[in-house]
Amino acid sequence: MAAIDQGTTSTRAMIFDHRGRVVSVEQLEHEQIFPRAGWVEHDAAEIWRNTRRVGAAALASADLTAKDIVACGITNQRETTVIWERETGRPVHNAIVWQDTRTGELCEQLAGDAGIDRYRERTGLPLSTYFAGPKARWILDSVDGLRERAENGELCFGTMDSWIAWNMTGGVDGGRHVTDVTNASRTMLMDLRTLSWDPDICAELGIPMAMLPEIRSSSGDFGALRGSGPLPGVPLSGILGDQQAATFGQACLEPGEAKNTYGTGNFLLLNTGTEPVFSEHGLLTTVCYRIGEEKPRYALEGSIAVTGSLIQWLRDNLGLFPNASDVERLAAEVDDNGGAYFVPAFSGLFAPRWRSDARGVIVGLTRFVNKNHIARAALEASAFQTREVIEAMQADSGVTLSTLKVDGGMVVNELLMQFQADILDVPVVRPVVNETTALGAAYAAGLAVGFWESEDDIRANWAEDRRWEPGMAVEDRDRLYAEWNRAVEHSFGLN
Ligand SMILES: Nc1ncnc2c1ncn2[C@@H]1O[C@H](COP(=O)(O)OP(=O)(O)O)[C@@H](O)[C@H]1O
Ligand SMILES: O=P(O)(O)OC[C@H](O)CO
Repeated sequence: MAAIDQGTTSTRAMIFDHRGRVVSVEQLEHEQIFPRAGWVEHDAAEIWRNTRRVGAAALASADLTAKDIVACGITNQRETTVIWERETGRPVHNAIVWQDTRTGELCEQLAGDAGIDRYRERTGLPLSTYFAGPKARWILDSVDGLRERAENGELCFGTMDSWIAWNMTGGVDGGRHVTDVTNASRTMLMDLRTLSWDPDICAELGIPMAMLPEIRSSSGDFGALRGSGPLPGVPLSGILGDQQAATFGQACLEPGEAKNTYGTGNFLLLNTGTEPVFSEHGLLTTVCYRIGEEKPRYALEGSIAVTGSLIQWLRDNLGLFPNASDVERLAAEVDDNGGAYFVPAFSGLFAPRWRSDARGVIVGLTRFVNKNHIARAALEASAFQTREVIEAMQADSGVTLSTLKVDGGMVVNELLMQFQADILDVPVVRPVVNETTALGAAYAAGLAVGFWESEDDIRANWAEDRRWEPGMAVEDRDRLYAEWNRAVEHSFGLN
């Protein structure tokens, strides 16, 4: 079973066996384009080139051909928006990434007197720069004539799943313009209950419906992959946004089960079952997955914009160390944060605060604080932000987590995982297969073609690798968290 994981920093192709174990993996990073403060773009054509290359490389390194692959799933960074010409396949603009804040003013205008929750009842989302609909509107407004071309059906809108699926299934030569319910639920254009585009919201946002992809189940027949792609002839049978895919790959298949992924940002998802639960504490309501014609499953989500990308920032912008993994050694050279707190509100603050006026701050500085304390404060920020969203989740759902299932690029960091268990006072558990995102997409694809029979296979394949038990004194935990909360206040009103 193959999966393409088109993430924020890189694109991976992975092949899994029937036990859900990794057979091969290949990965390529793509350029992060920062044209102005607060803007983040990707070159969608580069991402498609990388997809082809990693797909071919994953086959080659496992000594396989496309004929050996039963089916393929796609999973992707969500919300990142691309618009391309149906006839040529050329993007009309760089993709606007989920972290980009250029639609701040537009979102304020749309909110008007009704406030940021204007569309929450229908879409589960607050008006925020995070989501795809306003990004598409910005692109249409940025070039004369684009809106007319979109109305005439000459342009396609898509999140990265649509872009990859269209290209993989033939591109200009009959490519399928599709998305799945999880990705569509991040556009702000889909009604959460009917799982179809909402014509009123599309009209209010100025998005012609002729440019929208068809919304499908997360697991089903999306068509065969064509020769222009890396896996010719293989059926494409699963699409899931990456955080929903990780929830599926972590076997969070029952209401009350949750996972937290530590990548570029952190994303905590709690499966809430077949009915959407609406948050009163700053979480999002989102589609978790839909398998075939079954009822959709919904989730409450706490999205944190900046966690792993703060480590990249220390590496690339400050030059504190050459590799992200060096942060642990640096942080471990001191016993604590030395009084320093780093609030990484580079894209404003997402859940549970939704403060677009916030910007990054480091507070508590004295002559004592050195780069080791800063490294430690940067890691601790992921754990403090996670505690905030877990508190919100518990308040919304009444669910108390007995353990926290974790995955993603940062969970190799022992110091962070121990601090996370300490600051939550809950054990943190990592599975054997940490690549849960790609695995979740492979499961969705494999269920559609009968490679796995039922969700019981997914449960049976999940296995614990490592567990961190909490060990911090309650006074220390409370003091650190209170100081973090005071630090967050200092990030407000800086934009
Ligand atoms: N040892 C480490 N300690 C802390 N952060 C790390 C470590 N290794 C990688 N990271 C961070 O993890 C992120 C990559 O995780 P990954 O799950 O691959 O991200 P994504 O899927 O968002 O592209 C990067 O932002 C990187 O800075
Ligand atoms: O690419 P990742 O893993 O950072 O995930 C990005 C999220 O999908 C954004 O919502």
